[in-house]
Amino acid sequence: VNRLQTENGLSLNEYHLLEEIGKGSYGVVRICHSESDHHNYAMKIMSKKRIIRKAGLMKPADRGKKDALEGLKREIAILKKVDHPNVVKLHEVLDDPSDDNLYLVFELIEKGPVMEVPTDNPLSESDARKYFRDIHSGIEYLHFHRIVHRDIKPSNLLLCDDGHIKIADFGVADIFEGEDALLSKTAGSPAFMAPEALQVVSAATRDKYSGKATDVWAMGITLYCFVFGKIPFNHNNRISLYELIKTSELEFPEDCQISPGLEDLLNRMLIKDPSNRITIPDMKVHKWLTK
Ligand SMILES: COc1ccc(C(=O)/C=C\Nc2cc(OC)c(C(=O)O)cc2Cl)cc1
Repeated sequence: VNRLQTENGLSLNEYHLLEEIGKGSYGVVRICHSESDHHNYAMKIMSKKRIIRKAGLMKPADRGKKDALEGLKREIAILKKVDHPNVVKLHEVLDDPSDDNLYLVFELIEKGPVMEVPTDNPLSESDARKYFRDIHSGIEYLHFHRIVHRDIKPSNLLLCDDGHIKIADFGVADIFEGEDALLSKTAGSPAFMAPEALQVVSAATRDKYSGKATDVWAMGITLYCFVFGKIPFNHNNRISLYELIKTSELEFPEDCQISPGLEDLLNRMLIKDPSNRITIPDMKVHKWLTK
């Protein structure tokens, strides 16, 4: 990777870095312009040291099993493998051993995250349905290819100029063997975590739970955010948030009427017991999605 710092900014190989458009625990995302094809891309910049340090904070068991850079290599392997209209496309990886940063160059999804949460301007039911169909199609594809995303939420759902959604951020995704991922440690964003992932278990009887069903739960929380502009279970204290997710009834705001079909779908996606929760195949024939 040849870095060039000039008075009009930083260039990496043929990419000229422009403004920051995303930020998270992973690092930052900046728009970059390619001098070779004159297209703009989204460049995700991650510090290898920080990733290793973050892993260092993990429980020894996890650190042994998945060393951090292994996790990064897994994310890149997943990104190189996936090819679907509703999944973000990796264009190039720039990894310079002498540079602490790792650069993932993605196609630029022009409009960015589909919505901010909380918001006073939630989506209409028809927009929510249009976007949810894309999410369902992307997740169906990932599950078919034995990938669970594990961090579905509005900020990871990017909106293209053509009005379609692409799923991004495979930072905590997992590839599984066989029929379903059998997960034990939690991942993703607290407010979108499924109840079964929050069971307090002793180290000995660590119950494993289905990865596919946790993606369905997070899709349910996301759809709730789409139409109500806020998350259904909320608390500033994380332990209290977990109790709410595990025990409190799903409630719909009085002032925001939704159709019976949507209410039914939300109720089925947010069933606390994963064995009773609606599945990705069942959703395909749900009346709200086939309208
Ligand atoms: C206002 O206009 C905007 C246009 C595009 C963006 C944007 O792209 C943001 C994040 N992007 C990404 C993040 C990812 O992870 C966290 C991954 C991944 O690792 O899969 C891929 C992408 Cl692209 C933001 C604002």
